[in-house]
Amino acid sequence: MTMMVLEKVKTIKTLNNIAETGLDVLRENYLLDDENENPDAIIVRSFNMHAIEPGNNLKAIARAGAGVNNIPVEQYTEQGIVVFNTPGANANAVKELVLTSLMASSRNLFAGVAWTRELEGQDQQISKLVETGKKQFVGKEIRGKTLGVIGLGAIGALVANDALGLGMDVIGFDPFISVDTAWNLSRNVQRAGTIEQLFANADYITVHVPLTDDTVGMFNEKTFGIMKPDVHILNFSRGGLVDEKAMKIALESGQVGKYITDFPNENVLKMKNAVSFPHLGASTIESEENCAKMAARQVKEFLETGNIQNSVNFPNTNLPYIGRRRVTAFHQNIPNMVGQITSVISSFNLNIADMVNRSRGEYAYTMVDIENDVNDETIPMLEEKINQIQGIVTNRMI
Ligand SMILES: NC(=O)c1ccc[n+]([C@@H]2O[C@H](COP(=O)([O-])OP(=O)(O)OC[C@H]3O[C@@H](n4cnc5c(N)ncnc54)[C@H](O)[C@@H]3O)[C@@H](O)[C@H]2O)c1
Ligand SMILES: O=C(O)[C@H](O)COP(=O)(O)O
Repeated sequence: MTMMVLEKVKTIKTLNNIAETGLDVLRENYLLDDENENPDAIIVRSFNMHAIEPGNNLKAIARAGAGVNNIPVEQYTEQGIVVFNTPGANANAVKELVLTSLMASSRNLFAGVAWTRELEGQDQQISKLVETGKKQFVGKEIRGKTLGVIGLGAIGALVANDALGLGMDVIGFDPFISVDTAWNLSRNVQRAGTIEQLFANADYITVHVPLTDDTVGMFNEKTFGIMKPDVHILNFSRGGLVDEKAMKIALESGQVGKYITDFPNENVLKMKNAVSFPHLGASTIESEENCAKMAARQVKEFLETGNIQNSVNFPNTNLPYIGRRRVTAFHQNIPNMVGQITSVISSFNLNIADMVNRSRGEYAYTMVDIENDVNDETIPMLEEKINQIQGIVTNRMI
């Protein structure tokens, strides 16, 4: 990456606790100020950004993690604000907790631990009570059982591969699997042609998909009806994937044997045979550092060069910096935008050294490197002229 000269110190705000090793990436060149009402960039974890007004100076948001349902991505896209996430950076942490929970739930450990705690104060009797009481907690081994993995992305693929190593049969479902993940997935993971096929065959089901309009409530009365009785369901993705009323009934009837979730709420806490964690999937030292570093590096790269990597709303765009100045423009994905941008640049008698244009859906991103020096008076005029082009969302000169 080419380091650019920064005109004025940019401000970065964090909305959650972000690991220091990540913030260290930014400390030297940026002002880290969590009280700032108008930051250039925000780094966030699960803070709900739907309810806040982040200021009109905002250029980038980095989600130090995977899920972006806490961010109004569509709104920011319309404003030309890049939203990044950190794909895979916390996947191992989640995988380890999923496998821990899978075994713990199969062996009734959560209930067993709670019961044992209640023996406190019975002193001499405890060992006798343990030996008579343990029959309530007889579990099942996972070896030889079938694990259904819904969503074979960064987390799902790790879970699927390692579950095979624990002697399980694994059946996976992901109609949008990426080429990279497909390469990393063991050939012994069976492919479910339909989600119903997975539901019908799994003894344990773990779900690793984003919460979207398509996935909301995917666990519901109808889908519970297809599953094997006593199925254990692990949800380390998002609470909204589960229809809670239906889950309550399925747990009471024994159709679902256990529900392990990282997303408790009042309803879930009252459910029989539900075990809740306080959203601990990504909470390891390693994962927090990985996510923070990746998020910080992506923001830094974008602010300094305009290059985009791992954005959820704009295309990955990389142009090695070879000019003296760079025009970066977000615009609608319509004909002749590049022609109009370069015409404006030429009208200032500036020569183009290199350029790139990438599109994603309705929007596109163009970067143009300028061979000449551009003086300080010209920069705002050039930005203003580009802004006047119909279809431009926002532009910035670096
Ligand atoms: N509990 C936690 O702390 C924690 C940590 C990280 C991620 N998460 C959650 O887990 C989700 C997955 O994380 P990831 O890193 O594996 O993301 P990812 O993007 O790498 O993988 C998601 C996968 O889901 C697949 N998918 C999308 N819609 C699907 C559908 N309808 N049916 C089947 N597959 C579908 C995609 O093709 C992709 O392969 C995140 O979106 C987030 O909500 C939770
Ligand atoms: O989507 C994610 O990455 C997880 O839910 C982790 O969220 P957290 O960063 O708030 O722990």
